[in-house]
Amino acid sequence: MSDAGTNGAAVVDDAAVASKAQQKADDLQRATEAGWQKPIPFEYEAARSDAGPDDERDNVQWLSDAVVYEWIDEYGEVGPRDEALEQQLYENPEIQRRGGDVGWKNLSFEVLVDGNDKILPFRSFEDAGLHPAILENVHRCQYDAPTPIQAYCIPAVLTGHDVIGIAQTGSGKTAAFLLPILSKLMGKARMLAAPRAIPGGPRVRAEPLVLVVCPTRELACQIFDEARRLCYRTMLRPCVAYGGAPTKNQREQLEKGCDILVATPGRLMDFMKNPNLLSLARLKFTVIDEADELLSSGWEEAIDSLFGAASDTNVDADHTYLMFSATFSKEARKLCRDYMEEDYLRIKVGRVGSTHSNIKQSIVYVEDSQKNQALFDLIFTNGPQRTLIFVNSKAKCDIVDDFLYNKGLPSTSIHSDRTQREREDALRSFRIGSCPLLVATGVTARGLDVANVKHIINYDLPSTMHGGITEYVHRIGRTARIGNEGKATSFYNDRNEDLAPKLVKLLLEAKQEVPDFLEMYKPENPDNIEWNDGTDDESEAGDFGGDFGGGFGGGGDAVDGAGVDAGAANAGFGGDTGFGGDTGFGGGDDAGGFGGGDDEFKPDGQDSKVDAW
Ligand SMILES: Nc1ncnc2c1ncn2[C@@H]1O[C@H](COP(=O)(O)OP(=O)(O)OP(=O)(O)O)[C@@H](O)[C@H]1O
Repeated sequence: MSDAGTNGAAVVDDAAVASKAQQKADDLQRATEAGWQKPIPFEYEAARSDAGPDDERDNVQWLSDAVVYEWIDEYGEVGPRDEALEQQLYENPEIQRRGGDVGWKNLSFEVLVDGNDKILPFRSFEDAGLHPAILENVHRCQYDAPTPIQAYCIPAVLTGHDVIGIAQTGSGKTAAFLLPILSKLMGKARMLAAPRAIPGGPRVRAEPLVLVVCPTRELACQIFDEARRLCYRTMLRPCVAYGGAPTKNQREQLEKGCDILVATPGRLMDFMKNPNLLSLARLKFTVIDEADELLSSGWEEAIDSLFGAASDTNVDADHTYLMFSATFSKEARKLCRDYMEEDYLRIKVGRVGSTHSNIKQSIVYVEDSQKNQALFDLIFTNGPQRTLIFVNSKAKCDIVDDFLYNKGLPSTSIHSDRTQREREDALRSFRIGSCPLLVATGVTARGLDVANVKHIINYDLPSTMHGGITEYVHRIGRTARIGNEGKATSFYNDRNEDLAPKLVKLLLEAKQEVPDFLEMYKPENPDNIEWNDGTDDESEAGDFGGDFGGGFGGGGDAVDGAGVDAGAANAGFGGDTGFGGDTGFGGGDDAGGFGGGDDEFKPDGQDSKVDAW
C-alpha cells in the first residue's frame, strides 16, 4: 500500500471518527434536552475484580449483608426502636417497596376458596388478629388495606392451614405469607428457636423456623427485604442465601442465628450439605414462591431432595406448607399433592373488569431490522420514565443496552451471564433511578418488584418455546403493580405468529385494542372466548392455562357479597376456565389437579366460594 493510499485511508478514518463523535454528542444533547439524565458508564472491570474467590469474605456490600434488627435477650418480646434502621427499611429508595393508597377497595375481584373449611376474609389489617409488633410494621410499610390474597391468606395461615395461593402479579403475595407466619411465631419463637449467637461469642448453627424457596436471586433478595421490614423490633432474624455471591458472607450471617431463611435452591442445597452450618429440623413453615417456575425449570430434583429422606427437614404434622404463584403447572400440582395436608386451602384471586385495563397493552408491527430505531423512537415519544425492556437472549441484551447507552440514554442491563455483583449493581441503579432504562432477559426479571415502572417494552416477544404467553404475562406484570397503572408495548412481526392466537385472546379478555395485523387471530365469538386452560390437556397447563387461571381469573362476572357457596363457583369462574365447581383442583389422584376437568377429585363436603372483593 502506498503512502498516499495509507494517508487517504487515515483521512477517511479520521472523518468517520469525527462524524461518529459528533453524532454521539448530538444524541447526548438530544437525550439531555428531552429530560434524560446522563448515562453512567458501568465499571464492569471493577465489578468483576470486586468479587473475590467464592469462599473468601468479600467486603463489598452484598444484598445478603443488608442490616437486620439485632436482638438481644434482655429485650422481652418487642425491642426498642432504631431510627437509623427505620430509615433504611422504610424510606430507602433501594428497597422502595412502598404501599400507600393503592385503591384495591375500588376494584372488583373474584376470589375462590376451595377446601373443607370456610375462611372469613378480613377487610382491614387491624381486624386480622396480627401480633401488635407485626401490625406496627405493616403500618410502617404504609400498607393501608389488605390486598385480596392477603385478606384470605392471612386468616387461612393463622388458622393453621396449608395453602396454595394463586394471585396475579404484583398483588402482595409476599406479605400474604410472611405476615401470618411471623405473627404466629411471635411469642413462640423463644421456645421454638435454636440458641442465639451472643455478640463476640461462638457461632451457632442456623436452624430456621421458616424456609422460603424461590427461583431467582433477585427475588430472594426482595423477599429478604420484605422480611427485614416485617421482622423489625422482633427477635425473628431473617437471612438470605443465593448463588453468585460469596458463600462466606452468607455463612457468617447464618452463623449469627437464623429464624427465616430465604433461599434459591442451589445455594440452599450447598449449605444443607454442611450440617454444622444449617439444619432444617426445626422448620415449621415452608413456602415455595413462584412454585411453577421453580418446578418447571429443572429444580424438581432439588426440591425433592430438600424434603426427602436425605434431608433432616422436619416432616411432622406441625409443618405448614404454602405454595404461591401467579401461574400453576402440572409439576406444581404434583408437589402440592406430595406435601400438603389433606385440609389444605386453595385460594385463588382473579381480576375482573377495570383491573385489566391497569396495563395499557399495545402491539406494534416492527421488523427485526427496525427494532432499534423503533425502540429509540418509542423511548423518546414517552419521555423520561422508568422503563423495562425485554429481549430474548443475553447477547441481544448487551447489544440493546449498548445501543441505548451510545445514544446518550441512561440504560443498564441484567442477564444470567452477568456476575452477581453486576446484577445487583444494575438492579440498584434501576431502582434508585440513576439508570431508569433496564434491558433484561425474561428469566432474570421474574418477580421483580420495582416501584414506578411505567413502561414495559417487549423488544422481543417471548416465543412459545420459551415461556410463551405465561412469560408475557409475567413480563408485563412488572408494571401496574398493586393497583397502579402502566403501559406495555410489544414489537411484533411474522416470527411471533406462534404466540398470536393466545396474545389476541389475552388482549380481548383484557379489553385492549387488537391491531389490524392480528385481526385474523380473533376467535369467532370474541365475547365468549374459550380458554384452552389445560382442563383436558395437561401439557398445556404450564402455558396459557396456568396463566389464565392464575393471572386473570375466569371469564364470568364478579359476584357481589362474600361467602357464596360451592354451587356458585361457576358464576365467577366459568365451568371451563380456572376453578369453577366442575373443574378445578384435584385433591388426590394423578388425573386431578388444577383445571382437572372431569377427573377432578373433590372431597365430600368441600366448600368452594367465589367472593367479589
Ligand atoms: N396491602 C398492601 N398495600 C400496599 N402495598 C402493598 C401491600 N402488600 C404488598 N404491597 C406492596 O406491593 C408490591 C408487590 O408485592 P409482591 O412483590 O409481594 O407481589 P407479588 O404478588 O409477589 O408479585 P409477583 O407475582 O409479580 O412476584 C410490593 O412493593 C409490596 O411492598
